[in-house]
Parts: sequence; C-alpha cells; structure tokens
Amino acid sequence: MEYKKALSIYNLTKTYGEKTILNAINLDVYQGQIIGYIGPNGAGKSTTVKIMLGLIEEYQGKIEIFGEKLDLGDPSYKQRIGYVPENAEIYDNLTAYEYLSFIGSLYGMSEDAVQLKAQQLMELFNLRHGMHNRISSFSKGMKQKVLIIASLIHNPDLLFLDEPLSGLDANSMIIVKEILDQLAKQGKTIFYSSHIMDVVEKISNRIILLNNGEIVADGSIEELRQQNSEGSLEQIFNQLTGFDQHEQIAESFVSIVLNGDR
Ligand SMILES: Nc1ncnc2c1ncn2[C@@H]1O[C@H](COP(=O)(O)OP(=O)(O)OP(=O)(O)O)[C@@H](O)[C@H]1O
Repeated sequence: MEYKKALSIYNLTKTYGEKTILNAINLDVYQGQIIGYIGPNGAGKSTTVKIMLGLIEEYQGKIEIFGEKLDLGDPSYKQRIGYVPENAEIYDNLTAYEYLSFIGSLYGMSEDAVQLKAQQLMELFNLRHGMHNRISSFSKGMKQKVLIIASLIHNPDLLFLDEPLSGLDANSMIIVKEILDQLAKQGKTIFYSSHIMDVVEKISNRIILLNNGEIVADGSIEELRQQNSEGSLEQIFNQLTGFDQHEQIAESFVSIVLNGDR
C-alpha cells in the first residue's frame, strides 16, 4: 500500500490573549500511522485536535487534511473523520441506538446501514441488551464503548482519540487496542492522545511530544530511546518536560494533608 499524507500542519500558532499555546508547529502525518500525541496538562493537545476538527476557527498557519486546505466553508472533510472526545457531550436522554442513529445521519448514512452496523458493533462490545436503554443508565465504560462505536460507525479515514480507554475494563481495552492496530493496517490514520504512557508506548508507531507550545520529540519509541538516555516513555516524558520533582511535591502534599485540624 502506498502511504499518502493524511494531514499536514504548517506553522500552526494559537494564542489565547497573551498566552501562546501552539508556537508555529509543523507536522506531516501519513496514512496508517498511529500517532501517540502526548504532552503535559495544558500543553495544547486538545486545542490542536479541535482546530483540525473545525471546532476552533481562530488560528494562524495552514492545515491540509487529505491534501486539501482546511476550509471551514466546506465541511465535507468531516465525513472522513472520527472523534472520541475526552469529555463527551453525549446525549444522555437518548437510547444508545437513537444516539448512534443520530450520529450516523450526521455523517450521511442511511437508516438501514446505521441500524445494522450499530446492532452488530454493540453486540461485539456486549451492549446488545442496552441498545434501547437510555445512555443515562449506562456505566462509564458502557458510555465509552458507545462513543467509540459512534466515532467509527461511518468508517472514517482519520481518527482522533482522547483517552479512548477511559473507563474500559481490561478485556475491552485489549479489544480496542487490537481494533486500532487493525484499522491502522487498513491505512486509517489515528491520533491517540493519552496520559497513560505505557499504553501510548505500545500502541503508537510514532510518538509526538508537545511541550511549551512546541514539538520536542517526534519518532518511534525506539528512536526516542536512542535520542534520550532514559528507557521508558514515562521517563523520556519526564526528562523532556524537565520534570524531576515528583518526590518533593508528593512529600509537601502529604505533609499538608497530614497537618492541621480535621
Ligand atoms: N477557551 C479558552 N480560553 C482560554 N484559554 C484556553 C481555552 N481553551 C484552552 N485554553 C488554554 O489552552 C491551553 C491548552 O489547553 P488544551 O486543552 O489544548 O491542553 P491539553 O494538552 O489537551 O491538556 P490536558 O492534557 O490537560 O487535556 C491551556 O493552558 C488552557 O488553559
């Protein structure tokens, strides 16, 4: 398979007031890549993803998705994108089936196609019996599974995932990781944002670390290991973000917790 560019970012800069969140970022992402998109809290990961999804319209720089300049006036590119947000605004009052039908119709799928796919995918996630129950009655993990199905039901080519395994049990996590691996082998491109470093390390074939508005590392885990003296991705993350005070901070925290009145 010939791997083409799925996404290009040129000099992307985003500021909020005085604060520069993204500082002239450049990035080319190819089909079939699973990008582990990581960085400290507030680094700008969600901001980057929201810009690519057209949810944030004010920025400087240029973005191309599937070779076309991002044109918010023509949102057809969105039909090729799937998204699992970190904080889902899921419609709790709908049943799982109603929600998936709604999402499918937004993506232009026929009712029959959505029904069949939703049923089959929910069954594979052990949710068949919850199909016609309101999402508000679902556990956290069940909701997460509905979100994952919703992000994939229209067979997108580019997938943005923000902590997608959040709330999933160990068995379901294995299934989702395997699904992502197989989708990437089919040429789908996946942006995987997470703070769980050992999962990112295993699942990604390319890791991008964002810190202080810049990309400070970009490569496979093997490449990052060669470039840095530390071994695990967690250690590389600590090193590149200049963090070595976990013990002191924890000690101060605990001593404040233990001191003073009840
Ligand atoms: N609407 C907004 N107005 C002002 N500042 C904002 C706004 N949205 C985000 N920010 C700021 O932009 C920065 C980046 O936020 P973003 O949510 O992209 O970080 P993140 O890397 O996804 O963090 P996390 O790992 O905590 O999810 C933060 O400093 C945040 O306070």
